[in-house]
This record gives sequence, C-alpha cells and structure tokens, in this order.
Amino acid sequence: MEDGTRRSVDDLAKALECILDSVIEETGLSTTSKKKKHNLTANQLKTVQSLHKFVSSSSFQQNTGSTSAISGTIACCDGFISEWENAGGKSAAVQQLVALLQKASYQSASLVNRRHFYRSFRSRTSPMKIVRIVRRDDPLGATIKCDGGKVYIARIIAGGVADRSACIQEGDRVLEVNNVSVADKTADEIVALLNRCDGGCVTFKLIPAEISNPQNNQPDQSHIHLRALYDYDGSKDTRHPCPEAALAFRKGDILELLVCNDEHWWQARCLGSGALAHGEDRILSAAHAGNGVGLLRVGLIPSELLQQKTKQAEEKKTPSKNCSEDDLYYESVCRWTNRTNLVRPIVLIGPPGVGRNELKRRLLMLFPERFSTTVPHTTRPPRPGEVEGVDYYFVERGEMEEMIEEDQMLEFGEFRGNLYGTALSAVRKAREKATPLLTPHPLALRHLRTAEFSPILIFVQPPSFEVFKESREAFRARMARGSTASPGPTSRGFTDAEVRQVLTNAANLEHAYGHMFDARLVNANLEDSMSNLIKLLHSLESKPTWVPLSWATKCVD
Ligand SMILES: Nc1ncnc2c1ncn2[C@@H]1O[C@H](COP(=O)(O)OP(=O)(O)OP(=O)(O)O)[C@@H](O)[C@H]1O
Repeated sequence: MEDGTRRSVDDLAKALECILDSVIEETGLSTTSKKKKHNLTANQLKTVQSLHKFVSSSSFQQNTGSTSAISGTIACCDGFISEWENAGGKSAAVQQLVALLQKASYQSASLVNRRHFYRSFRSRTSPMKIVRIVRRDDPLGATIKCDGGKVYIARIIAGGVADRSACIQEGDRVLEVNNVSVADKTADEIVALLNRCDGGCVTFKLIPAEISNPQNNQPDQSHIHLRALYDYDGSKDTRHPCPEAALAFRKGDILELLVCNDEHWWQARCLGSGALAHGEDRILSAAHAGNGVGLLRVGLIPSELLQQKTKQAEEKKTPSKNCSEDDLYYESVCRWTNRTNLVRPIVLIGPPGVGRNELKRRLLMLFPERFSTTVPHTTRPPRPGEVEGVDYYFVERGEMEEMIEEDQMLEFGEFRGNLYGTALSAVRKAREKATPLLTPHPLALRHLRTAEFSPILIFVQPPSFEVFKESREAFRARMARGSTASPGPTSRGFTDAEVRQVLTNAANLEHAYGHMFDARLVNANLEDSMSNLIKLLHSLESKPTWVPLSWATKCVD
C-alpha cells in the first residue's frame, strides 16, 4: 500500500473508532458513562463490536477486505440502523457513523465496488440518506432539476466531486441542503444554498433514486466520440442549466461523450484537437502545469438536438437569417489504426504564399521513393520536350469540359485560353506509385475528404507578421549568398501588405476549414518546418488517428 493511502486508512480507522466510542458514550453503552440515555439491544451491541473488529482488522487496514467481510459488515450495519430507526432514536453520532462508513468503503474498494457497497448498504436501510460531500473550492459536479414541486439530482458530472464521492446519483430526490429544506425553493435559491458551502462541505438529505424514481436510474454509459464543428463557451450560453459545469471547446476538438441519456445536455470531456488528440497528453500537460490531478474535466455540452432546436427558434424570430438546412454541430469520429496500409494522400492546405509548395518540393527531393505527385491535365498543346503522362495529360478542350461537368476534377482553372487542372484519376494514379503530396485549393477538399482517399490534412500556418518577414528575408539573403541547401527556383520577397494578406487568408481558412485539419504546422524557419513536418508525418502515418466514422466503416479495418 502506498504511504498516502496507508495514512488515510489509519486516519479513517482512528476516526471510525472515535465515532464508535461516542456512539457507545451517547447511547449509554459505556460502562463508565454516568448518563444512560439509550439502551442498545444485544444486536446493536454486537454490531458496534463487529464494526470495531472490522476497522481494526488487518484486511481493512491493508485494504484487502474480502467481499464476504464487507457484506458481513453491511449486514451488521443494516441491522443496527434499522433497529435504531425503528426505535425512533436520534443521534448525531449515528449519523456520523453512517457518513464514516461511506468513507470507510472508499478506502477498501474500487469505485465500482464503492458504489455497490454504498447502494446495497443504503437500499437495505433507511429510504432517506444523509450525504456529506467535501468539495472544498471545487465545483460540486452535479446539477439539480425541479419537477412538480420536487427537487432531483439531474446530473452527476463524471469524474467530478459528486461522482467521486459515489454517494449521490442521478434521480436522487433532494429534501434538504445544508439542513435547509428545499421545499418551495426555486432552482436559483437551491443553487445559492449549494454554493454557500459550510467549511468546504455540502450536506444533502436525499431519497435515493432507486426509491424516488425506480425506472430511471440507469445512466447511458456508451462512449461516443465526436469532432466539434463549432466553438462553444458555456459561460456565455444562457440556455445552460449550470454554466459552471459547462465544458468549453473549440471547433475541431475531439469530445468523448460519457453520458448522453439527456436529449439536450450531454456529458463530455475534451481529448484535444486534431487527428492525434489524446486525452493522456492533456492529463500530462495539466499535471505538468500544476492544475491536474490525473483526470480530464467532464462538463455539460449542448446536444445536436438542442443546437438544432435553438437554430430553428432563431430562424422563426428572424426569418431573414439565412441558416442552411444541413448545419451540423458534431461529426462522429473513431480512432483508426491503418492496419491495411491504405495509402493516405498528404494534403498541405494553407494561404497562398505560406510555403506549401516549398515544403512539398523539399519532401519530394528528400524522399523520392516515399512520396509522389499528381500529373496535371491541360488543353494546351505540348511544348518541345514535354512528355505525355509525365509533364501533363494533354487533352482536348471538349474532353476536359466533360470531366469538369462530371465532377471528375479536383480543381481546375483557365490561363491564357487554356484549361489546366488536376483530375481525381491523377490522384489515384499517383497513389499507385507512393503517397501523393497535394497542395490544392481548399475547395478541392469537397472531393478529397472522402472515405476513398482518407487524406491526412495538414494546415500550413504563417507565423506572426514579424517572424514571417524576418524568416523570409533571412532565407532570401541566404539564397542570395548561395548558402542554403536545395534552394528553390525562386525565392520571392513579400511586401508588408502581402504578408498581412497571407495572415488574413490563413485566419479565413482556419474559420472555414479548421475542424477538418488533422494537424497544424507553423512555417517559420524552413529547416525547422521541414524537420517538424517529417516528424508529424511519421506520427500521423504510424499512430491511431481520429477519422470520420463513415470512413472507418466504409474502407478500413
Ligand atoms: N519557411 C520559409 N522561410 C523562408 N521562405 C519561405 C519559407 N517557406 C516558403 N518560403 C518561400 O516563400 C515563397 C512562397 O512559397 P510557396 O511558393 O511554397 O508558397 P505556397 O504556399 O505554395 O503559395 P503559392 O501557391 O502562392 O505558391 C517561396 O519563394 C518560398 O521559397
């Protein structure tokens, strides 16, 4: 047993013994007590003695209590409590004993067992339970709802203080908070009561869900993963039932749904953004920053249905508002390992001038076997030395127009009376050779981001204005001195206005396509960008990545 756990078990054992002593004292069981308020029955006496024995036993102290020892103790407690309650006895000490027994169970069982221990303990004793939760400065991690004059625990946020206590559950009916009856109180008044916590503790008097609402106490625990398609800040959401329990996220974040049995509010945690999003990384960085305790925060997020309903309500209010029918708020994703070695094209997306083609050119030069590139189509006649299928596919205008008409072109344009473009067939051809490296216009993603191609999308981002200017000027100077390895055919200069345009275009792309990017690469110093890109590609190709669920079911695994 670790030192910390050992100490808490010891502390608990001592505390439990003290309480038992005071029960004995208060009930007049003690032979030394002068005041004899209550007489315990022989059974109750036996229970107190068994509890003493249980607490001081080596199995309890070493955290190895067997199921039969625990159930034996539960049976003892049951007997004691029901006799006590039947006799109409009132005792703060007994209540404390109950609270401590709940604590005792924490020390001696896993979370699942704790719940089982506690629920079986409670369900066979009083229909009422008094629960004391130590929350200190943390949010309670539970929401309430008022229904027909009764107040219920609406949600327990997975991993939050209330959940970790394992003492309350969704559907429990709240009778009192901190000894104040909640009857006739509004939801806001109850929230105020909950927030006014006494020494970091909240005390509830509850009727357990299995008694107050027997049909509805099985939360849906299915884990679903979604990619957020919008930014969300619960603190600004006036619909939110409990803003402090809201989970904020950004477009593109991967959300793990923990509980989604409520049609409007789901419980989720954010695993990070991008194809490599990994909850554990976030836990480590939170712990590193000194804010983490090894758990990702779980919070409430609006369901797809709630978002749709809100949108419809807004449309009714302002019919002129042009909202599209098929607005989606989340995309179902799954974590996929490329066991079939499907060749996934690498797509570098970015604002013109950011350096996508420079990076592509360098990758092709460094790894000619590993990467391939597409051969474009054109309607212009071949020039001397140009080879069909190597430099271009030379086609008649009519043929290319037909390809455009039939949606077979990834992208196309006209220059000096001739059509140029990249066909989807050219991507398929390039894929037969190696991994295609593509730098298309973002509109091409409509064709590329499909199960067939399952591309890896990397957003090439510009650095800040100053770093952009500085890195491009330094690069040009190095090229002029001829000191840079593999210089490009040109190294153009950028005016301030052009740099600003690159930054603006990057922000617009982020806004429009940000949720699709598997990873981001800031292209500041070219050598650093290349080595970061190579590492990134290795990770994206070798590790499990988040992909739309529809891709995984259609073409992979
Ligand atoms: N990190 C960098 N540092 C310095 N210069 C760079 C860097 N990346 C690219 N460049 C230079 O910036 C210029 C624009 O790069 P590039 O042509 O690759 O941009 P692009 O994103 O492909 O846009 P476009 O479609 O307009 O070509 C080129 O001269 C290139 O050599």
